[in-house]
Parts: sequence; C-alpha cells; structure tokens
Amino acid sequence: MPLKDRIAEALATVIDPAAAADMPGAEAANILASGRVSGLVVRPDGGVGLVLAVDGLERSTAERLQAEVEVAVNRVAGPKAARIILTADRGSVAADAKPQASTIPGIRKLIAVASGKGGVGKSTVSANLAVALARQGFAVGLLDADIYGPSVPTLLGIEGRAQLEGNRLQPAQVHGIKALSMGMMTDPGKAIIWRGPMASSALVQMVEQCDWGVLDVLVIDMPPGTGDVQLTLAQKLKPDGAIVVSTPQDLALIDARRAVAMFGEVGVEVLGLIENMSGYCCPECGHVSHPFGQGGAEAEAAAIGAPFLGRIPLDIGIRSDSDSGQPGRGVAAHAFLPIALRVAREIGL
Ligand SMILES: Nc1ncnc2c1ncn2[C@@H]1O[C@H](COP(=O)(O)OP(=O)(O)OP(=O)(O)O)[C@@H](O)[C@H]1O
Repeated sequence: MPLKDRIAEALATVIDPAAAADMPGAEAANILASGRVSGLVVRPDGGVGLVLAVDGLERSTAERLQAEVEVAVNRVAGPKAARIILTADRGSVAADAKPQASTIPGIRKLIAVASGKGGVGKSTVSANLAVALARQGFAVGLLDADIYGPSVPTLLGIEGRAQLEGNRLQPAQVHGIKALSMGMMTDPGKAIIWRGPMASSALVQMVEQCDWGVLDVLVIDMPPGTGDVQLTLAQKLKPDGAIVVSTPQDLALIDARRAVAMFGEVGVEVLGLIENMSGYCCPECGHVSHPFGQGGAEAEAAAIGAPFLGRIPLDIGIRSDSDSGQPGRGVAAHAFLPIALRVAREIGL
C-alpha cells in the first residue's frame, strides 16, 4: 500500500476529541471522518505534511491531539517525519486567555526570556521559541537585548548590519521571523560600553525605532542576570510575561529564583521556568546521563509556585545548529513545540 494511504489509515485510528465528548460510550468519529485533517502530503525526502484543524478545542486538548497525530504519522513514516500545521478559529481556542495590548504600536504581545546567570542557553531558547511560534502561524519578532554578548546573529545566521530606512531600523528577516540584535549595530568582536541607564534607554529606543510591522509577539532575549539594566528594561518594556531559563544545577537555580523575584518586583507575570541542558543522550550508546543534575528546575518551579514549561535536552545537534545559524531543527523542533503552544495560550495569542 502506498505510504500516503498507510498514513491515512493510521490517522483514522485517532479519535476526534470533540466527537468523543459528544458521544460518550458510542463509536466516536475519527479525525479523518470528522474532517480535521487536510492537505496530507508525502515529500520526496520522506517528510510528511498535513494541516490539522483544531477549532472548538481547548488548547490543552488541541496540544494532546497534535501529539497523537504526530505519533501516528511517525509510527508509519519513520521518526520525526511529521510536520503538522495547526489551524484554528483563534477566537475559539484562545477564548480562555485575557487579551491585553503591548505598549509598542503594532506589537500585540511581548515576552521576556531571562536567566539569572549567563551561559544557561537563554539565547538558544529565545531563538528556538521564536521560530516555533512562527511555525504556528504567528507573526514573530526577536529582539536580542543581550548587550553583553549578543548571540542572536550567530544563532540565526544573520550577517551584516541593520539598515536604516528613513529613521527606522530594518530588522533581518530569517527563518520566518524578524530579528534585531545589538550585534547588528556594531562591528563583530567590538565591546559595547554602555552601562546602566544608558543601556536600558538605548535598548528601549532600539525596539521603538525598529520597523517591526505588525507582530503577534515580540520575544525579547534579555541580558543575563538581575541587575539594574534588566530591572529597568522590564519596567520600561512591560512584557506580558516572562520566561526564566535555567540549567538543573543548584547554582543556576539560585540565580533563576532571583530572576523570578525580579519580575515579581516590577509586576511582570512569570509564565514559567524552562530547564535547559537537561539530560544528555549519548549518540553512540543511547545512555542518558545528567551532567547538571536532574529535575532541579521543575522542583524549583514547584517550590516558588511558578509553572514549569518543559525541559530541553543537552544535545549536540542543538549546539551545532546554534553555531551554524539553523534553529528549529531536529531535537529542538520537537522539544520547543509544546512549550511554544503553551506560551501562546498563556499570553492569549
Ligand atoms: N540544549 C542545549 N544543548 C546543547 N547545547 C546548548 C543547549 N542550549 C545551549 N547550548 C549551547 O550553550 C552555549 C550557550 O548558549 P546561549 O548563548 O544560548 O546561552 P545564554 O544563556 O544566552 O548565554 P549568555 O547569557 O552568556 O549570552 C551555546 O554554545 C549553545 O549552543
């Protein structure tokens, strides 16, 4: 039987959650019969694409359904073959979220991605989260506000400086998102010597002068730490929510707690903690080890009453894709999808 037919057969085993709710006990309709699946294609490289309509479903139900579909497709077509595009009447899915406008014209929502200390993967998380949100159909911008070590140009493979048109800075357009970085303002390798209030004012001005167009969400890769610059930036930009990234070891978690407290001080809701570099799977033998400990961020989140958004494994592919400017592939694509869906729901996208 052709692969496409076998995939259709597998999809026919997935029950439509709405039909199941309507007909408890009866033989509920599957997602093919109920018309949720369209545009099923098998690409020459073996990848499988389809559109899944999730109208009328709660976000959590839609996420579960997406995961079920992914498993069904991958079972037939091989691991990581599925590429699922969700469509929804946004009103129905986001009905439970509270709408709120950002303070920057044209930008609906702002998310700050922060960490208590440097090097925990905050920029990697920001870039992959931005790409994952864009793949859900949102118009996404990424601001690299990390004045101390702007890494977004490397992570996204951006070369050259930001251009000015009139008095408006033009963001780079890469991987389906718009991006602007301090690293696009200076010569590579040149230190930026702004300090304190000057740094935060310059950053705010940079966001406001950028020609973002209309964005559903702007992801802000904050400078690492919890000093004055970070505090002022949070106060001035008033993000709709903040995500704190930490590795699992105790020292990083102490700093993550400080970052959560900082957002509390300025009244910014913490959407949750992400544990990065969590567990390493040896590509040779498949053994999973935990060089930075295990489960620390989840326990910390529970202790401080913040949601836990998920964990990203320590993965050689993530490291090499970051260095070569290719976010959103392989392990990263899978790990960031549920986090992006949850974040979108939390901020009411
Ligand atoms: N999950 C991961 N698996 C493997 N490597 C990772 C992972 N996350 C981040 N890295 C690597 O760790 C290094 C630091 O990541 P990144 O620049 O994102 O950290 P950061 O917290 O933004 O650092 P800083 O705050 O100092 O700018 C990079 O080389 C990146 O490729």
